[in-house]
Amino acid sequence: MSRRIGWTPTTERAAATIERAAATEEGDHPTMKITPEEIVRAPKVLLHDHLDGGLRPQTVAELAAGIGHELPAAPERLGEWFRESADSGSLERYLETFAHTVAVMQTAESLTRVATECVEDLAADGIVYAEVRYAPELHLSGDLDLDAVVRAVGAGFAEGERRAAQAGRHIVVRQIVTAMRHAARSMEIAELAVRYRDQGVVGFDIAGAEAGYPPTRHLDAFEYLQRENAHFTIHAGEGFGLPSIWQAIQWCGADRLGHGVRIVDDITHTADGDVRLGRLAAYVRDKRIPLEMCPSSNVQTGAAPSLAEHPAGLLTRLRFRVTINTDNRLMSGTSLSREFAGLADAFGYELADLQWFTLNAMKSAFLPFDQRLALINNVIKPGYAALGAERAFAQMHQRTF
Ligand SMILES: O=c1[nH]cnc2c1ncn2[C@H]1C[C@H](O)[C@@H](CO)O1
Ligand SMILES: [Zn+2]
Repeated sequence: MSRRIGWTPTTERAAATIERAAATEEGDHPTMKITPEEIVRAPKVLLHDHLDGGLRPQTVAELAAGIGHELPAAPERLGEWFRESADSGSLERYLETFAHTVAVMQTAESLTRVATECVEDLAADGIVYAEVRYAPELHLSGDLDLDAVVRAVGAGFAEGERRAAQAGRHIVVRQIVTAMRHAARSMEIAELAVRYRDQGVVGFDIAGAEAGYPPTRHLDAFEYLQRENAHFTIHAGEGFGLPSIWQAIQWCGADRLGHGVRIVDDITHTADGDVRLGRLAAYVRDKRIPLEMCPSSNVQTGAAPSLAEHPAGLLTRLRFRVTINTDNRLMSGTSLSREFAGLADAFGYELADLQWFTLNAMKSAFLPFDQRLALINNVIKPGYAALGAERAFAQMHQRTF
């Protein structure tokens, strides 16, 4: 029998307001709306971000000029061009924009530069731990082989961490190597992930067009990774529905789901306001399978109708293990803080919710357990406690004057 929780978007918001009001009366929970500045300052964790989807527009322009690659827009209009072109309502058309980023990432120098800047940008956004993914097989048009690609990106991440620390921002960044689901190199990429597991690569992923390319095409790679006790996530439930999610989890053994938004197709609202979870949705929630949700990207590809109607709202309310991510910062013109600000507007999320998403993400990271725990206890919890204390004082001052 399903539990009666009577969820609708309106009751969701009303319930949150009542809970907040009650908490304030008890005096234990400040209720000021979280500001964009506070969101940036809050320690955050990012599990799903593509290296080739996060370049600075200026860097794309400079690298393209250096190799004579023709771009579709002038440097000052490039960011807008990526956003508008990716805003297509289709995953396949969204992915076409990557031709121009991948084209300028074919040398060790360019990969290292892009990786360094990526870390600097994430650190400036208040991210303390990130797993950044890319497909090594897409960077072989120059002189590089797969190993050289991983080393060039690793060098950039290390340099970015060093520069961020110099600027007073501490961040840890690890690689996830992706295989393209339409191609046939997943076994090689899985072997690459295992080869570099002690040199900054924490996991494996498959990406690219989902419809027509089920994850089971790469079963040998997933079975190999399982034998090696290695971690992997699978883009599933974005451009295709429940069968893709089911295969990713039950057949391939994914640790996490990239997006997974379509899991809501297995959740029904009854006429009297009940919410019923189908077997697959219940399994995902019971097993605490992390969902790497990327709200802006999902709206652009048509996987979600709008930010306000994004399934993250319902899934959070139902206490799935939701994490919030950027996917492609360039194509969406976004940052993790912007994603959170959009969700805070849509669903009334506060500092405590931001901490919940962040702890979900840190618990779900592919980093070893002791390192996850250290970040939770020494960085994330103290960071939120300090912000919470500031807010409490600010609220008292507001009452006094
Ligand atoms: O959201 C996505 N879904 C599927 N594939 C994606 C998504 N974002 C980026 N990619 C693809 C395009 C990139 O070239 C590749 C590796 O990062 O992954
Ligand atoms: Zn993605």
